Amino acid sequence: PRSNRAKSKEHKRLNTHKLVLQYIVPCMNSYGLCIVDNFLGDRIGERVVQEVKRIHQSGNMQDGQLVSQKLNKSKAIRGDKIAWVDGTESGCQNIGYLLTRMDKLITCADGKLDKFKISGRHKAMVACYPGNGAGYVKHVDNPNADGRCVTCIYYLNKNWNAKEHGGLLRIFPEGKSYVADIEPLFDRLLLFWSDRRNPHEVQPSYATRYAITVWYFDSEERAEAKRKFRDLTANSQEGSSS
Ligand SMILES: O=C(O)CCC(=O)Nc1cc2ccccc2cn1
Ligand SMILES: [Mn+2]
Repeated sequence: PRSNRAKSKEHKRLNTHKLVLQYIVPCMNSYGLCIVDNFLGDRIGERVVQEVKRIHQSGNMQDGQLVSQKLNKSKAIRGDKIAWVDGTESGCQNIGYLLTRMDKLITCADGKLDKFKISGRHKAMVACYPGNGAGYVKHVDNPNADGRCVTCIYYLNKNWNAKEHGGLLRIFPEGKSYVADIEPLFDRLLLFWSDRRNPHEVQPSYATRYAITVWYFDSEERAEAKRKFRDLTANSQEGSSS
């Protein structure tokens, strides 16, 4: 007879299959974005939060980009601080587990997400908005076919209240009459197409706001982007040598 552990592993695998095929794939193909709540569960979600807070407190996050400079230089407001993590670093094993769970979802959905063939991903980008009113201006993650096709964000903020803390992610789905206002709630996973279909912004945040973002590559678009980049750098070298 199979052990309970084996059964629960099988049970989890079937759940992932069901979640992907009956919810994530149809949702992504209809709306271009999809929210999965309670992705890891409270226990492991909490451990991921602790690891991210330790990264933040250890000063291992790059200073956020300048978002506004008052007249006297000292009042520069900085936006999100980021750190790149691949999940194998010491003290990041729960972030590592999150990344394997995200990879399992994407692998299971592969071939059914729009016309993409997923060939890999970036390292994870751990981001922290310091809560000083900074947000992130409206933008498209991949406006010029750099290969990124799906943006996957895991939020880590317990008791987040957008009325008080702001920090909503507002997505403006291209050609749609509605916007999607997404609260960065603890243990929430968000997926959306990285291209021009999903311009988005982070509204000013008035409490510390953590998120982990991963971008998945479409193999063809990525290969094409690399070829273009190679030609570009080759031409520029040619230019300089001639
Ligand atoms: O935290 C969220 O809800 C999303 C924030 C967000 O869009 N972050 C972001 C951060 C980026 C950093 C570098 C280059 C491109 C980037 C695109 N998007
Ligand atoms: Mn973005």
